[in-house]
Amino acid sequence: MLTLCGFAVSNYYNKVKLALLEKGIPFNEELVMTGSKDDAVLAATPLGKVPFLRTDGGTLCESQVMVDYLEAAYPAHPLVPADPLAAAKVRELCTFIDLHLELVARELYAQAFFGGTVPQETQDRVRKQLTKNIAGFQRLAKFGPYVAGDSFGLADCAAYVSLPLVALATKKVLGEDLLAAAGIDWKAYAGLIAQRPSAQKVDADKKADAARMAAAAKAG
Ligand SMILES: N[C@@H](CCC(=O)N[C@@H](CS)C(=O)NCC(=O)O)C(=O)O
Repeated sequence: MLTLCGFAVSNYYNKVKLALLEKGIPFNEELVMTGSKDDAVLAATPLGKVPFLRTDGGTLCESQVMVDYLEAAYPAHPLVPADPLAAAKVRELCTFIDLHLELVARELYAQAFFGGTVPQETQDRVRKQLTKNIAGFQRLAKFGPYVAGDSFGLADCAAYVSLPLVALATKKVLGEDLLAAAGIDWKAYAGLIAQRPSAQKVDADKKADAARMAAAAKAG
C-alpha cells in the first residue's frame, strides 16, 4: 500500500494526491511537516521537504518523480498520452510550472502568506523573472480547456495546485496578479478543475489542514 507523507496545505503534496485520486490508486496519508530532523524522514526526503511517498519497495521524494512512478506502476486511468513524445510534452508543462513559475513565485511566499517581508530587490527580481517565464509558459500551455489540451492529465495536477499560488503571491506582494495581467484566466481554469471529485477532496482536506495549522499556531 502507498502512503503519501506530508500535509494537505502543501501544493506539491496535493499535486501527487490529485494524481493518486484521479488514477483511483488506494493510498494512506501520513502527517509529516517540513524541516524534520528525524533520521527516518531524512532518509526518505534528504532536504526535509514534503511530500514523499512510501511504497512497499522503498521511498521516493520529489513530486514529479512520484507521479511519474505512479504512471509507470499503475497504468490504468492514464494521466499522460500513450505516445512517448506527447507524454513528454505533458511532463514538459509540469516541469515548466514547477520550476519556472512556482519556484520563482515561492520567493514571495514569506510575505504573501506568512507575515514576513521580502526585500524590494528580491521583489523586483521575481517580477522580472516571472514576467519572462509566464510569457514562456503561454507558448506551451493550451488551456483547451485543460492546460495541456483537451483532456485532464498530469499537467493539470501541477497547474491546479500552483497557478493560484503564483497569482495570489504576486497580487499580494507585487500589487499585481502577474498571471491575470498576462491574460491567463486562471480563475476560470481553476473553477473547471474544482468541479472534479478529486479536486473537491483535495480542497476539503486542505481547508481542514489549514484550520489545524492555525489552531496549532495559536496554541504556540
Ligand atoms: N521539488 C519539490 C518541492 C517540494 C517543496 O518545496 N515542498 C515544500 C512544501 S509545499 C517544502 O517542503 N518546503 C520546505 C523546504 O523547502 O524546506 C517537489 O516537487 O516535491
